[in-house]
Amino acid sequence: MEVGAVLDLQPCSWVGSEAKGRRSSGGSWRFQDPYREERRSSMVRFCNRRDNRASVRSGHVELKVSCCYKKPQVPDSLFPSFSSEIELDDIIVDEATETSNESDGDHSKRTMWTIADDKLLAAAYTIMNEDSVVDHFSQRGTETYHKSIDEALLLKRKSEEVLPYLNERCIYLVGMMGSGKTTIGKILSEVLRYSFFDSDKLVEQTVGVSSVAQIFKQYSEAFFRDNESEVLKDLSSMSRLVVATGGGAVIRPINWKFMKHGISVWLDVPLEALARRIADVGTDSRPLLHYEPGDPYSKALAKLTSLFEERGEAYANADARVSLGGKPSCSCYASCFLFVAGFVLEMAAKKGHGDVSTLTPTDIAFEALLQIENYVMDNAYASSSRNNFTGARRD
Ligand SMILES: Nc1ncnc2c1ncn2[C@@H]1O[C@H](COP(=O)(O)OP(=O)(O)O)[C@@H](O)[C@H]1O
Ligand SMILES: O=C(O)C1=C[C@@H](OP(=O)(O)O)[C@@H](O)[C@H](O)C1
Repeated sequence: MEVGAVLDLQPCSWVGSEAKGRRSSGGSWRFQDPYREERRSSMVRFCNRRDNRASVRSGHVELKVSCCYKKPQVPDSLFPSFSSEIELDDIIVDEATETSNESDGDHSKRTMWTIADDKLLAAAYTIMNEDSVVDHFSQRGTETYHKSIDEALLLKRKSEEVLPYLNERCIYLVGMMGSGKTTIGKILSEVLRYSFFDSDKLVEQTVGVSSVAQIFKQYSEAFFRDNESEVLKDLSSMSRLVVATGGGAVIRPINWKFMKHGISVWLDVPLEALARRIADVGTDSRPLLHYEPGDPYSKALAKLTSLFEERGEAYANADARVSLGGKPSCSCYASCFLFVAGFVLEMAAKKGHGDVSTLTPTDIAFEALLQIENYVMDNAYASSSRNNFTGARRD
């Protein structure tokens, strides 16, 4: 599979930091902290030799590091270097450096390392410094190798852009059962370095019963809902959490009061896709679907349809919505233009966003971050306009 891989990565958090390689196959980007002031920008990008396209067949991928300085002299010691715990020759096939004076008075230096294809993972790991990246890739075939790296890097970068605006607020994922709240929640918590909680699991722990289905059977739905509200209340006093709520949490207004302490995101997935997922894993763990007649898919779809009729409006209370049905959302188009990343375009074109089954959880987590970003930016803009207005009146 060929994917475009022109990515400008500027994760602010690693500028001026020294990321430590934690695996024997890893290395680290070394940045000189005392010189942070000197550096205006720093970026890394992956591309390959021809047409800025990376291919699993090409054998080599180029990794560019560019730095822009305010001062004309850029001593080599200031430039980020690639340090590794293993033989550098093993990772880097070739190295080329160029220095130039930019028209606006900045001075830049670029180094391009050509990295052996099979070492790309080590390089990506080094930049992201995440064990999870390696786990993520090891679960996939080589065909999706580059795409996985691109997706993971974009997700990481987006999380770093959004994080400062969150002000440590929790993220609550809401949506119908099977919409991916747990799956996407875990990914979001990893990239944001938040803790992850599944409210169903917390209720099970509180009640001391091993499954939600058992709580429904042994006690009642109302008993489960009371405990669910208690759990959400406790969580609402905490920060830096991603919470996967139960699909029915939205029906109680009091729960919204708790969730409004953080940012709520609705994973809006077409019911047919939900029914397919649930039919695949069985309805045993989902007591509300348990008693419907028919084959697993039909009974899941019938019950999901009636539940959605009751709850659709409640889900719409969420601060942000990730809509995975119908037309591509605005932010998806925006991301195509913003990142000009071949794979994002490819993803949108190929998948059309009508077929949810082809969107990976990483794609969806990325979209969730975009929607959260839209929400926090809108809020920041609205509050600064309010401040300007009151400031103007005081003047
Ligand atoms: N984007 C996706 N594509 C395919 N399957 C998914 C996706 N997201 C979740 N799933 C699968 O759907 C099922 C329900 O997901 P889960 O995250 O538990 O949903 P929820 O927490 O909303 O009930 C799981 O088997 C999970 O692996
Ligand atoms: O939709 C619902 O009312 C429910 C969804 C379940 O959570 P998931 O959405 O995690 O499956 C669980 O809380 C309980 O079975 C009730």
